[in-house]
Amino acid sequence: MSSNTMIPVTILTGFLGAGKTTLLNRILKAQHGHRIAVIENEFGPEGVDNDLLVREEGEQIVEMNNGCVCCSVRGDLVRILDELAAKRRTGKLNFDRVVIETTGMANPGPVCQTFFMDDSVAESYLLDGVVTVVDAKHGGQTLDEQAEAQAQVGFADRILLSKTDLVTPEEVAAIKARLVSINPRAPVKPVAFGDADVSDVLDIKGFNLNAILDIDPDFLAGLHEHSHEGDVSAFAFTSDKAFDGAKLDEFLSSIVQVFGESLLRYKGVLFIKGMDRRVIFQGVHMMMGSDMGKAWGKDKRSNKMVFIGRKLPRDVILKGLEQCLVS
Ligand SMILES: Nc1nc2c(ncn2[C@@H]2O[C@H](COP(=O)(O)OP(=O)(O)OP(=O)(O)O)[C@@H](O)[C@H]2O)c(=O)[nH]1
Repeated sequence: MSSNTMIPVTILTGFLGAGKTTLLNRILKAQHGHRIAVIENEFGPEGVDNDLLVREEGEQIVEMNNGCVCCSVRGDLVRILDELAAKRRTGKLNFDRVVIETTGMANPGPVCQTFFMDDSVAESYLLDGVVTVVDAKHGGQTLDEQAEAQAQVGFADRILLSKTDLVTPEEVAAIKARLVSINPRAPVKPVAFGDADVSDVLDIKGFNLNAILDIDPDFLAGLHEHSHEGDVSAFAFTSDKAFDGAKLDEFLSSIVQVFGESLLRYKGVLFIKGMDRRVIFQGVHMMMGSDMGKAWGKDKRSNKMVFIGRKLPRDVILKGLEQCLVS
């Protein structure tokens, strides 16, 4: 399937009670012209409660009057995605995108990986972006205490800050600064009782087109020296020199082998020697992929990469990348 027949998927994450369901309900009721299939992902932490709990299989599909399809499912995400794609192909269900609400306690990494790792899923679906809701009142404490909450912020392409009505403007500024230090890549926007712009949630092309890097080339300027708190941090690599494609390939494969566990997200626009087009590379943990981007044409050629992860050896990675440049 070509990318324009693929079904875009948004992963909606955020800690318990952050306001995910409030946001989803708004989106499900608004008149936006999208036919969204919502998957309420109620799996617990992998393995554990599948073994401990007797799961209610089966699913409940409700069609809303704006054309959205709400699909509450428990169980295996891959199976559900395959079933939905099959129903769409045979005309039994009509939807043009999927939103997955993940359980608040979980690291969204495994859900993201599904879209790279599982062949049948990767054939029909395209991961559009990760949207994370953070509670302005309790978010700070949650980030202190829960590694999963940090991962949710680290994975985000967009961060929506809920409950700003419950705190002072100073407190809003403080939590915003903290979110930016964990993930400088994701714009942070306040959202009151789920009242987000649909365009902040859907079709953000966070994962595929590197929208941020393409639209705002200065986004990464000044990002190198970010100081980080907690475990999750980000850093960028930029250079106007071309990469030696073979060297880079080898280096990135080894980085991903060794640090895949700690790498939450990485993405970039690459300037490779001998290539007339941009190469867009991105990944989650060990799953790395690349695509051809726009032709460089007369644009100034340069490399921009961002790495987000837990306790990453920033200097080792930056130095290694430097050595892959054509001298
Ligand atoms: N004051 C205030 N309350 C909000 C806001 N957004 C959501 N809430 C409330 O926060 C509570 C939790 O919201 P939910 O949408 O259920 O949160 P959730 O992230 O889906 O929660 P889980 O499903 O438990 O993970 C509800 O009582 C909401 O009404 C907001 O902007 N301001």
